[in-house]
Amino acid sequence: MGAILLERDRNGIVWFTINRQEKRNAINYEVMDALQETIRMVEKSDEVKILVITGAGDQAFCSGGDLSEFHHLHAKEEAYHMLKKMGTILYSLLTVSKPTVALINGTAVGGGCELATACDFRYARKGAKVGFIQGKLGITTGWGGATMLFEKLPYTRALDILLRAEYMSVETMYEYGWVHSLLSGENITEECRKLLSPYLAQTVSVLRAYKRAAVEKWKNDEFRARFFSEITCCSILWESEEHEEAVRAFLDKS
Ligand SMILES: CC[C@H](C(=O)O)C(=O)SCCNC(=O)CCNC(=O)[C@H](O)C(C)(C)COP(=O)(O)OP(=O)(O)OC[C@H]1O[C@@H](n2cnc3c(N)ncnc32)[C@H](O)[C@@H]1OP(=O)(O)O
Repeated sequence: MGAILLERDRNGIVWFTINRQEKRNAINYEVMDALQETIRMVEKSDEVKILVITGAGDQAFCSGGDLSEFHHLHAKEEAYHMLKKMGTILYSLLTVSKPTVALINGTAVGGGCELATACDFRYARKGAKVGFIQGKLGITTGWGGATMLFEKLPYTRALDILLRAEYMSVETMYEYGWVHSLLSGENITEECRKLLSPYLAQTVSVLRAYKRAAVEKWKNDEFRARFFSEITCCSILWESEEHEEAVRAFLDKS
């Protein structure tokens, strides 16, 4: 089975599922390339109305970067190449001219939280956990997550989430305004469909026009400079002993 599953339903929803349960849906280069391709298709299509991104299984939405693949990146230049690749993809997700949803089916960690933050809406299964835990690894968000968080949440909420670098419940993240709907979990796909049905009643042109208006403020050099300087900062911290040690500890336990 491939690293992703892609389904286009008759209502105009594209469902992108990270299909790497054995690694808690960690993101590797194969997932990155597939996500980039899907965002391009969604942008160009006159039939697609909404993009939903989720994870396979019920344990994890996404566990962030694939540490078994990325642990061999040591120098900041090597790290920057990978971080910039995924950062550029998340920037295109942030600014795609169709509504996007992160359907958080389970734990979201590190870059998995950044992926979800790049989406317009976050619907989460009750009881799931969210961890912007990069700080605990001696790095900061490396795919633009902090810049997007400061755009989408009140300043102190965003700073609190990043500084504590802890797992937080989706219920708390709902109070913080990061999660928009808490799902019972019986059938989260159907619950997601129901939440999206009012949007699906509009034409593609209307959805595209409103999304273009919404993201115009992020299509400028000043925002992009902030977004990519965050990535540079992460690449510098990537070389730290704390980060090397944290990754080693994780891989040794596996
Ligand atoms: C690249 C930078 C990026 C950024 O911020 O820009 C980041 O994402 S940094 C953060 C990277 N992610 C992590 O540190 C999360 C690591 N994973 C975990 O903490 C846990 O696996 C968790 C909480 C996601 C799930 O815990 P659970 O107990 O349910 O599962 P296991 O830990 O036993 O893991 C099962 C299996 O999956 C492998 N795994 C999980 N996460 C990753 C990962 N991110 N990369 C590679 N492999 C991962 C884990 O090694 C286990 O494999 P096994 O062979 O069965 O031992």
